[in-house]
Amino acid sequence: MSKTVVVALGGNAIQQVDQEPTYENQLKKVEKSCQFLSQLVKQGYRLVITHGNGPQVGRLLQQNEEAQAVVPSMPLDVLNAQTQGFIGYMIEQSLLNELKKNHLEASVVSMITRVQVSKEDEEFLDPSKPVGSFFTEEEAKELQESKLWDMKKDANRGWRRVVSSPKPICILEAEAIRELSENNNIVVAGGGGGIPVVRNDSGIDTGIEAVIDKDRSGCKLAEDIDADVFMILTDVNHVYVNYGKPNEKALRNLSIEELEAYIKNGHFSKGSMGPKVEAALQFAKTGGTSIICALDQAEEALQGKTGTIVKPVEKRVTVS
Ligand SMILES: Nc1ncnc2c1ncn2[C@@H]1O[C@H](COP(=O)(O)OP(=O)(O)O)[C@@H](O)[C@H]1O
Ligand SMILES: NC(=O)OP(=O)(O)O
Repeated sequence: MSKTVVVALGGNAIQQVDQEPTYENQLKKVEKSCQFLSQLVKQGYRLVITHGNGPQVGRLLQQNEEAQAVVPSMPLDVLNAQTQGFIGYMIEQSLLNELKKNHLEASVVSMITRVQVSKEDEEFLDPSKPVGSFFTEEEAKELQESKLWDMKKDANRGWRRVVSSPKPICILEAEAIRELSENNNIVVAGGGGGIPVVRNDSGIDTGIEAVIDKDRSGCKLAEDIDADVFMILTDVNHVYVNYGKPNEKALRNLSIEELEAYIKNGHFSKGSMGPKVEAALQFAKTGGTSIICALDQAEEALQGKTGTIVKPVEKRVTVS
């Protein structure tokens, strides 16, 4: 049977950092990304695609705030839904067009996906998820004062606005996503980490303002649908230890224990590689294979030829 691969597309697959974030530029980037994804379809993998929304949801939030004197603004959970819609649309159409060019028959479906979180999550007290554009330290201070934005330094790349990012507890549409995938649909799901909702004691769900990390919810999705591989596609081909230093070393094949030791020794920064390695570790612990690599190397990484690959000791036993 075909292997099911949950692919998490990073911001770099949707938007080039050095380009203006117009719709046309983002679409061009997504079209390029879909050329690589179509190669995986050609190889016979079942794909479930998830994607980030940090830059997009931050800008949408700003648009809403700037225009609220004339048009009512929408809460952040609704803005997450909007980004799932527009990014899902770009991926769905670009991938279908690419598959057609390659004479491949497939159906692509985007699923509006809600993800349960806890309103007690400590992230609501200390937001850490960077969204929107990058700013200098001076600009960040000015925005903090004038617009009351929470601003934090994002690794070595500048300052960004931060919002709360609670941990995903449960992907509420997981069963529907699994069924669509088992019925040979390529599914785009859990975009932007999913729409965060909280459930009360009577089982009633309500949206809550936050942005979930897409690597964390991608891992949960891969777990919930029993995927064989969880693949995080970004702009570096390996995870490195001593990243950016003269003694940096690419990690290729490693065990759960080895990765755990590197995480413990603080090799991975919080706003970028940290959530990816933690999600990769978590999925490998459930018995699946995790891969972190560059988007253009996805096909080779699935063949074990490149990328950072974390393998479990024992395969997962599925109870039917
Ligand atoms: N230890 C590390 N190994 C590899 N890349 C790292 C490491 N630490 C930080 N990075 C940075 O993480 C970036 C990928 O994270 P990010 O930009 O958040 O990804 P995406 O937007 O694709 O999800 C890389 O471009 C790299 O600069
Ligand atoms: N929601 C999310 O994690 O988006 P990015 O990957 O774009 O930051």
